[in-house]
Amino acid sequence: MDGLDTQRWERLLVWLRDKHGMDTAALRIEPRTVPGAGRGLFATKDIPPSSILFEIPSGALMNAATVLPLYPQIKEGQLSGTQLVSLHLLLHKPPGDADSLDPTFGPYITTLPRDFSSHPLTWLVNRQRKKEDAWSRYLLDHVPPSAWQAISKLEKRFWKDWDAVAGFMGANLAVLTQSTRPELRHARTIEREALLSDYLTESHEFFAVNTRCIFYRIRQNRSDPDNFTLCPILDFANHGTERTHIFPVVESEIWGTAGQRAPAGRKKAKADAFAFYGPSDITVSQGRELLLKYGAHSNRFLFSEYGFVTRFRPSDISSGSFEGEVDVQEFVEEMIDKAGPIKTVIKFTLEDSGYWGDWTLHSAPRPAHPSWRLITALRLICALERYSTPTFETRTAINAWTDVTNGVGHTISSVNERRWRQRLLEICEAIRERAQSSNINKSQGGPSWVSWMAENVRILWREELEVAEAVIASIGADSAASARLRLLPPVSSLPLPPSFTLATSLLSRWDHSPLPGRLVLLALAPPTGSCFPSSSFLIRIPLWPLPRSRDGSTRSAEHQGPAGISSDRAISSVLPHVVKCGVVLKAGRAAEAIVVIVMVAIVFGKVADHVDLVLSRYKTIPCYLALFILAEVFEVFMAYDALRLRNIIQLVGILLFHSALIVMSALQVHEAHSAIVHDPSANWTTDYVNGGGPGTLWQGVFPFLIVSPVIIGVSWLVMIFFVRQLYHEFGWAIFHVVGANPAAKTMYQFYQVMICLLKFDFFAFVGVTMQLLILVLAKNTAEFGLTIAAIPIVFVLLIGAGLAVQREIKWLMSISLVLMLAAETYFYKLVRFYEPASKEQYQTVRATLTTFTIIAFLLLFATFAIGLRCFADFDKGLLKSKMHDITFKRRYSSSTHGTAGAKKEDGGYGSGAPLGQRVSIE
Ligand SMILES: C[S@@+](CC[C@H](N)C(=O)[O-])C[C@H]1O[C@@H](n2cnc3c(N)ncnc32)[C@H](O)[C@@H]1O
Repeated sequence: MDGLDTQRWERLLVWLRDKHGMDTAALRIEPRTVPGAGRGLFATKDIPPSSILFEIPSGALMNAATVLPLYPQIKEGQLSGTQLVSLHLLLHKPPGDADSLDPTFGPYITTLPRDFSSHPLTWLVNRQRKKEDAWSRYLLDHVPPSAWQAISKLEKRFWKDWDAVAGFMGANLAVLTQSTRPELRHARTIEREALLSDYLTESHEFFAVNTRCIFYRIRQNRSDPDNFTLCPILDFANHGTERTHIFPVVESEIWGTAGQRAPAGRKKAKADAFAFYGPSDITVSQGRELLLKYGAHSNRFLFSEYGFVTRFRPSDISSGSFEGEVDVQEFVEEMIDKAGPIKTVIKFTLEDSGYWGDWTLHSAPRPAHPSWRLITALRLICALERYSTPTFETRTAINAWTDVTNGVGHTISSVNERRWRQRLLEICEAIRERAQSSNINKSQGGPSWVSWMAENVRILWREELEVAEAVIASIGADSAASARLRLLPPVSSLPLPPSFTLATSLLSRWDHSPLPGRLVLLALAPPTGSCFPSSSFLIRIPLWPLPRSRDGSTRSAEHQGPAGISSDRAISSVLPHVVKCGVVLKAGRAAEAIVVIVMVAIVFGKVADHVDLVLSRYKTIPCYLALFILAEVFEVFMAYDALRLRNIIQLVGILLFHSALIVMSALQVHEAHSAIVHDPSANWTTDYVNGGGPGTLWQGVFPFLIVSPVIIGVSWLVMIFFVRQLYHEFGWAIFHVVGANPAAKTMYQFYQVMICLLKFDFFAFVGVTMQLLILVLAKNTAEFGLTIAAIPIVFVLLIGAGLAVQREIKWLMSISLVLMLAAETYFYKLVRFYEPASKEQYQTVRATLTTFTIIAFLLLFATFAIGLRCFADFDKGLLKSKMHDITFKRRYSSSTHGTAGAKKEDGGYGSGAPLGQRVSIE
C-alpha cells in the first residue's frame, strides 16, 4: 500500500473510533494501491445509492482550528493555516519509515505519503537550492513554459510559507520542546538549511498540505485562506475527471465539488462531523475506485499543484469530451513588450481593470475558443500598439475598450476585431510550432516515476498543440492560408507617391487584414506611383467573423469561469452564422441592385434609340430608370446601414420597401406598354416603334421589363429567409442597449421605427420630387429650382427630427411634428394627376406616381404618429441608451479624419462603432 500497510490503516481506524468516537464498523471502503497514482479509495462492498460513506469527527480533522490550540504561544493570525499545519507536521514527522509519535494526530500523520520527489515543485525548489538531480533537471527543462510559470507561482508560495515557519521556529525555540522528534526537541538552535532539507526531502509538510487539503469552512469569511482541512480517509481519494463518487454535505463545503444535502431520512451521527455520502444515482460496486473531482482544473494546474495530468486521446479534443486549456501569458506579454513605449499604458490599463493575466485558450465547450480575458487583452493591445505615446487618441481608444469590457459596446471597431483575430492566430501558430518541436524523451532511466512524469510532460505539450490547432480551426483560418498571408508583402510597403499619406494610412490597416482582402487590394493596387481608385479602399472581404453573441456582453472580470467560457463559446459559435447571413444579405442585395439597374438601363437605351424621350408619353421610361436607380441604391444603403446598426426593424422595413419595388416594377410593365404600344396588332414591318406584335420595339424591351420584377421577387424571398435568421440575434442588440426592461425595450423599438421611417420618408420625398421634375417641370422655371432646393431642405429637416427624437429636444421635436403635419398638405398634388386640366401630363406615369404619392403620404403620417409616441416617451430614462452612438461617434470622429498617418490605427472606429446597435457586420 505504498507506505501504508494494513496495520497502519487499522491503527488509523482505531484512533478515529476510540479517540474521536467515529463509527468505523460500517465502513465499506479502504485504501488500495493504484498504479501511477499512489493510493486510492476503493469500495470493499457494494455501496447503494445515497449511502453514508464516512463521517470524520471534527477533532480528527487537521486544520487551523484544531492545530492552533496545541500551541498557546502562537497568537491567532500569526501564522496562516498552511503554516500552522506545516509546522505541526514538521515537529511530528516520523523518522524514516517509522510511525509518527504525535499524541494528537500521530496515526493520521503516519498515513501521509513520505516521498514527494516526483512533484514538479520539488524539482524547482531543489534547483534553487542547487540540489537537483539529473532527471528532475531534464524534466523541468522540458515542461512547457506555461506549466513552468504555474510551478514558479507555487514555488513563491512555498518559500513564503517556509520562511514563515522557519522564521517562527528560529524566533521561538521553545516550540521545539513540543516536537516528538528527539533531534528537534533537544536542539538549542535551528540550522535552517538542514531543516529545509528535512522539510523538503522526507515528509514535505507543505506538499502534504497542498496536495491533500480540501475546502472546509472554519472562518466566517468564505474566502479566508484558512478555510481548509486535512481529512483522514477522504484524502486517499484520487481525482476523477468524469464523475465524483464522494459528496460532502452542504454545510461543509469543498472546493470544486458539488456539495449536497444529507439524503432524506439520513442524519449525521455527530452534528459537527464532516460527513460524506456516495452518489445518489448509482450503486458503487465492490472493488470499484471512488473518485473525487478536485475541480474543473486544467492539466497545467493539476501538474503544478498535484503532480499528475489527465490523459486524453486526440479524439477527446475534437469531440469536446476533454477540456484542453492553454495559458498564453508569455505570448501576450511578449506582444505587449513589442508595443514600444505604449506598453506601460497597456500593462497599467489591463492591471487596473483586472484583466491582467489568466489569458487562456480552450478546446471545450466546443468550438475551441480564446477566453474572454484573452480577447479583451488582445483588443486593447491591437487598439493601442500603433501609438508611440499616450495622447488624446489613446485615451479615446481606452474608453472604447472600457465600453466593451463594461458591456456598453460590443467591439472597438471592425478593424480592431480583425486585428485581434490575426494576433490570436499568430499566437496559436507559435504555440503549435513550439509544441511540434518539443522533444521530450520518455525513457530517461532513473526512478520509476521519471518515465511516468516524462509522459505527463509530453501530454502537456500535446494538449498545447491540439488546443492551438482546434482554435486555429475555429478561427476559420487554416495554416496554409495564414502562411500565404505572411508571404504577401505588407500593403503599407507598396510603392505609393508621398502625397498619398491618407492612402498609406488606410492601406496600412490591410497589413493585418485577412488574405482575401489583401489579395483584392493587391490586385487593385497599381505597381508604382499612380493614384488608387478610391473605390478600392471600399472593397473589403473579411474572412473572420466579427464578435456578436447573445451573451457576449458577459464581460466583466468576475464573469470569468463558467460564465466567461460560455460567453466566449457563444462568441465563436453564434457569430459565424450571423456573419454569413449578413455577408450573404449584403452581397446578394448589391448583386440584385446591379442586375436590376442594368435591366432598366437596357430598356432605357433601347427605347431612347427610337423615340424622343422628351415627349410626355414616353416620360415613364426615364422616370422608371431614375426611380429604380434611386430605389436600388437607397435599399442597398439601407441594408448595409441596418446590418451595421443591427437594426432588425430597419431590415423588416426593407422587406416592405422591397415588396413595394416588386409592385412598382410590375406596374412598369403595364406603363411601358401603354407608353410604347399604340397599335397592338402592328408588327415590326408595319410599325416597329408603336406596334405590339412580333419584332417590334415593345417585344424587344418586354423580356427586360419582366426580368426586373422576377429578380426583385426572388431576392425578396431570399431576403426574408436571411432576415429571419438575423431576427433573433439582432433582438439582443436592443437588449444590450436598454437592458432587460420590457417597457424600455418597447420605447426603444418605437424610437428605432421612427428613425427608420425618417429614412424612408426621405426616399419617398426624393422619389416623388424626381418624378415630378422629369414629368412636368420645365427646367427654366422657378418651380423647378425650388423643387430641387427642397431636397436638401427636407433632408436637413428630417435630420433635425432624427436629432430631436434621439436627444429628446422638445422644442425641435414640436417643430418637426408640426412641419410633418403641414407637409401632408403637399400631397394635394395627387389631385392634379386626375384633374382634367393636367391629367394629360401624367397619363403614362399615373399609376406609379399615384402609388408612390399615396405611400409617401402614409409614410409621413406614420412618422408623425410614431413621432407623437416617441415624444410621449421623452424623459423616461431612454436618453442614455439612445445617446450611446452619438457620444461614441463624437468621441471618435477625430480619429476618422484629420491628419493622415499610421498612428491613426483605428480610424475605422467611426464605421464600426462598438456600441450595441452600431456594430458593423461586414
Ligand atoms: C489527495 S491525494 C490522493 C491520494 C494519494 N493518491 C495517496 O497516495 O495518498 C492527491 C495526490 O494523489 C495523486 N493523484 C490523485 N489523483 C490522481 C490521478 N488521477 N492520477 C494520478 N495521480 C493522482 C497525486 O499525486 C495527488 O497529489
